[in-house]
Amino acid sequence: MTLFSDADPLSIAWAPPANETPEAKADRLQREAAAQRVSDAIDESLRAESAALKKRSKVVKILLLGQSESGKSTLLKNLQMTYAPKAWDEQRTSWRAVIQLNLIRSINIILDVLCSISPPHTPNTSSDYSRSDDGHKTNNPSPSPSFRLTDRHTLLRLRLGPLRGVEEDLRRGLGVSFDNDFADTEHEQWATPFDGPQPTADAGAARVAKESRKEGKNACLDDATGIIASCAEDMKALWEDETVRALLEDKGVTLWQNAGFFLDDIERIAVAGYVPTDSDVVRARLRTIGIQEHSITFEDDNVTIEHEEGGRRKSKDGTAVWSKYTRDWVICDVGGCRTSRHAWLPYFTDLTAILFLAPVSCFDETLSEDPDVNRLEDSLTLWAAIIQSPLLKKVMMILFLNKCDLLDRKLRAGVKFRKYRPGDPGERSFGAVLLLLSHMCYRYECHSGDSTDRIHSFNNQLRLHDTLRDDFPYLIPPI
Ligand SMILES: Nc1nc2c(ncn2[C@@H]2O[C@H](COP(=O)(O)OP(=O)(O)OP(=O)(O)O)[C@@H](O)[C@H]2O)c(=O)[nH]1
Ligand SMILES: [Mg+2]
Repeated sequence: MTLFSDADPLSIAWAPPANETPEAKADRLQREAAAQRVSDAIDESLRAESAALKKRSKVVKILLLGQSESGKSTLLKNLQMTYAPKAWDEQRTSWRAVIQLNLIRSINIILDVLCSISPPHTPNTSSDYSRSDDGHKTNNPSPSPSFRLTDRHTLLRLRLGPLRGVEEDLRRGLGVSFDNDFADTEHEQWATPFDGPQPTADAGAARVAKESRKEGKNACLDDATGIIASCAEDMKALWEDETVRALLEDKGVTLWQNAGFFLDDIERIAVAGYVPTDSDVVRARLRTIGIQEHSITFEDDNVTIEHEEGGRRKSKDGTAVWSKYTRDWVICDVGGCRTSRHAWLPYFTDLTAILFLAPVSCFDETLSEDPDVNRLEDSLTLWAAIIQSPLLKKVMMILFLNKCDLLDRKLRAGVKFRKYRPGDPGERSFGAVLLLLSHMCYRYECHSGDSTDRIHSFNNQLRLHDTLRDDFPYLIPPI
């Protein structure tokens, strides 16, 4: 059989010259073999790409949304802890530096307050200390009785001085900024800047930030741990000092309300061999920069199945859910401050569900990035925009009304909800505030004109772990 047919014009064009020498033939065959190898490699990579694409199309893709400090990353940690405990265990120690930074930050805030008064007491009208790490201000009046600082306070201040340097080192190592994190003037500071066409999100920047965090963390961790351990007693003495506590109260500095509050755990955390517990990691605060993708593969037997009825079953609260779930999830965690929201838009495609976090305790707080905007109002505006967006019409929406524990604590401490909602007829209890907020979100749900299957809401953080384990994965139709 001849390889090149006389009748086929292509064969004629490709045929080797009739007078091809043996050397030329060997050279040609060699080149053809090399070309074949390249072609095989391309075929192989196309096959792998297509397999990956096929696998990816079987992945549940979730987008976590909500304002800054709404608890998106915290929910992500809870999901990782519940569904992929082995993978979670492996990253536990990497949170140590973040927790140390959270602790040192609180101590340095107290030192700032001490520095702001020089004995005898000079009244200070600034309430700049009533901030979380992100600077959410609470509206706290500041009466000014006189405070007498003693030599002991001066000594504590001096001995804790090195912690300023430790904070800087940890921040640098973790890639956490020093100044105002919201100083992005390029983008509009609206609640929903993703309504119009926007530039593509810089996911690469997020990756670079993540990498540099990892490297820097390793470099400065040991030094920081040593200094922190040597300051443990002084930190405890400072935090437990009655004058200091009274001074903080006078300045409206409610540190327990701040994200990443670890001052009650100094003895346990400020030691050389400190290993974070699950609860420490969940409470740790590290602002999300850009958009970060996390893959979770459910490890066996971490989700329970009960009450199967055909393809659907009932969850404990009576909702109809699916009897199977998809094991591979990709969860995108976003930065929630207003200047970051323009970057969300490109992630609105190919989504299975949006988990929206609305912190209910922030009714008396304003946004750090815009002190004229109430945080609760901002959350509701954002939820309304998300739920009514035509782009997200087919995406399942899961609303978490969270920080319920903080709401309860705040109301018990005497902060009046009504003060921030002048139209309200009377003071509301914890349950009544939650109900009101659920109704407000439900109103938007009704306006969006969707079937109830598209929208689900949770508001009981106390049984979050049970909800995640027993019901949550089954809400999403199996892929
Ligand atoms: N008390 C309490 N604290 C919570 C709750 N949810 C989250 N937090 C804390 O709130 C702080 C902020 O939570 P994050 O999850 O970092 O907030 P985020 O929405 O990811 O914020 P950005 O990354 O800035 O967009 C953390 O210190 C959490 O531990 C809750 O239900 N109760
Ligand atoms: Mg976050």
